[in-house]
Amino acid sequence: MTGKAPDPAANLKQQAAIKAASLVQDGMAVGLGTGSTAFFVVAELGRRVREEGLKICAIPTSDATEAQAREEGIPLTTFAAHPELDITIDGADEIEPRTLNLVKGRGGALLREKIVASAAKQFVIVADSSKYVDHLGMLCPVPVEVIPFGWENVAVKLGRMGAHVTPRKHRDGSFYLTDEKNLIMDCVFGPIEDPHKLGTDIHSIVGVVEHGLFIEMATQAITAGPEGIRVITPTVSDGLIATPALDPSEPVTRVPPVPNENGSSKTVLPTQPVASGIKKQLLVIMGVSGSGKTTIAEGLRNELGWPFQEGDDLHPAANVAKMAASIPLNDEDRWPWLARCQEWLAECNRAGTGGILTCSALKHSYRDVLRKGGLEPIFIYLHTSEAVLLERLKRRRGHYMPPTLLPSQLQTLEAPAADEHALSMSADTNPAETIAEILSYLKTI
Ligand SMILES: O=C(CO)[C@H](O)[C@H](O)COP(=O)(O)O
Repeated sequence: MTGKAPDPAANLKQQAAIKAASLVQDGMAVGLGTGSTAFFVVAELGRRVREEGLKICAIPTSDATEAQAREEGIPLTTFAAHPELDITIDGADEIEPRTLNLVKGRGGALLREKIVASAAKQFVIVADSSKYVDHLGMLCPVPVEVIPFGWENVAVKLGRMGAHVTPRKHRDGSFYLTDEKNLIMDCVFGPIEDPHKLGTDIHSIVGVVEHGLFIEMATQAITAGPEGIRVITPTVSDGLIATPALDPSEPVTRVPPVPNENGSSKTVLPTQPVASGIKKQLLVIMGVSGSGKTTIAEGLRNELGWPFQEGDDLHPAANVAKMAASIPLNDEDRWPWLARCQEWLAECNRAGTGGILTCSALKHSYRDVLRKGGLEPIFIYLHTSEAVLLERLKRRRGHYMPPTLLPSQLQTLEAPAADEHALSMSADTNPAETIAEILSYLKTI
């Protein structure tokens, strides 16, 4: 039990994974991806090996996947025995549906993932449909794997390319290390116009091992969303998209082709799940620690498909260290963090994508920072009793915020005033009901 909030998209990920695993046939050498969606692929392949006698061998993309594959009883192989693979199935952090260009590597396995993907005849992506973006870089940073020696210089050079660079760290402040013992620089570029050029530029920096832009590599994407399972294949001939079913006998949601200006047929794919009648907005899910902000925000992200940012991940390292040491943050600590949160909202506002931010936003003056630049976020204020919050925080694992900081948070808290655009919600209700209520409210504005 990790104490992590349940993944509301888990069911969708599993549906896509099972569909993709059905592509694997006897005798194939299979690349196994990494992440919560690839996890379901490995589980399904394990089931097929055990129950159907499927005969495959596999190369995993991470130590974690290797351990899972061994547990599942999937025979492993090496590149010495299989320099080429038949198929690799892996997840993605962002998918551009027009091209199937991807951002990968939030799980830190991008180097092996790219090697294994590039060795395969078919590279199939599995995801829930929240991963679609108009442009790469909209939802996630591009991870860049870097040799530890001299990483600071590499970070400067990435910064000069226009990235906001954050070395990936654990909650305790220590550097995250990949399976290859390298560092990861998470680079926020914003929407990327020319991912191919950016990838080439990043590669030209000495000390860079690999980056998370997977350009013209995926041969197919299988995604699941409220609209059903979708199969996407890019066609190289005219840059258009086809959505053939993998198995024509099985029902697969197809997106209807519509004629473009030239009269030819172009498939129009909604890049986000459609929540009809809801205007794109900036949402700040606020409340003290333990009020369930992440669960609600992730649920909304899955329904609306808007970019999502965990406000806690924008704290400067010094703030994280203070909180982990049970020292309450003061206003001076919070201003730079709130400024980063506001920047993120402003970027979503400029891009017109809508945006969902979790941020405690405890005081009126803090919320004023988030409203700077004429932004008009809607605050969804989650509240419950101190006893419930304490109980939740005690059960929570893997987060730097100790329960001892709750009283100071409650003392600081100023519930949104009548003149603020806020929706007050009980955090005791079932999250699915809360999400449904928020969606109903959004339809009215
Ligand atoms: O690139 C990856 C790991 O390095 C993952 O495939 C990517 O992060 C998607 O993960 P998930 O399926 O958990 O959303």
